[in-house]
Amino acid sequence: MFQDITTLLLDPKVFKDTIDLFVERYKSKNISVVAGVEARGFIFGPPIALAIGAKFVPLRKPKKLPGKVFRQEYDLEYGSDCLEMHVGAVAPGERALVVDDLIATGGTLCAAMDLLERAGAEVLECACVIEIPALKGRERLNGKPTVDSAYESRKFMVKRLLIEYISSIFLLYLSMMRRSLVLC
Ligand SMILES: O=P(O)(O)OC[C@H]1O[C@H](OP(=O)(O)OP(=O)(O)O)[C@H](O)[C@@H]1O
Ligand SMILES: Nc1ncnc2[nH]cnc12
Repeated sequence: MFQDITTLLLDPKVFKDTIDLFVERYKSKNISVVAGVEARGFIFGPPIALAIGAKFVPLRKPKKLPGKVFRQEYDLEYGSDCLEMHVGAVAPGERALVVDDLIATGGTLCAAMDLLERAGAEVLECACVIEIPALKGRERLNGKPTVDSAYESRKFMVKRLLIEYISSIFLLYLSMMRRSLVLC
């Protein structure tokens, strides 16, 4: 099934919440490069880069970048494609985050990581909004963690519900204690 992120963009609160989940996770990780994959990584990458104070490096489809490039070909579910990154955009030793909208087979993210690593960068994580777990893309990433915002937001909701549940039990307990003190 084709997974589409354009409806998410129509709701500014949902779009902002999605960006904020990633910003919260990466703001203190000393990341200096956010690399976004053409095309939909260009929607989510720049706001994350601005918020965490990193530069944005576009990983583009072939023959779009004017300068000298690193080039990496990769396989997709159907067919193959290629990504390019400007030589000199990333310096050796920089800490990088890769951003895309979706991980399916993981081929695109593998190619993105290869480009950054060939430039000498250290890729900390790959961040996506959607994962298609059935295609086992994570397994292709050589142990590099992948984070998807859907999973992060589920974790966030469970944490919030737990906190609300525990505080309501505590408040109930306090009000029962007060009542029994008054009765005595
Ligand atoms: O995990 P994978 O199997 O590699 O697939 C994921 C990639 O597929 C989609 O892009 P697509 O190649 O359709 O390019 P587009 O965004 O330019 O349409 C998606 O935006 C990811 O970049
Ligand atoms: N199922 C899917 N939906 C959207 N984009 C994709 N790219 C690869 N698989 C996809």
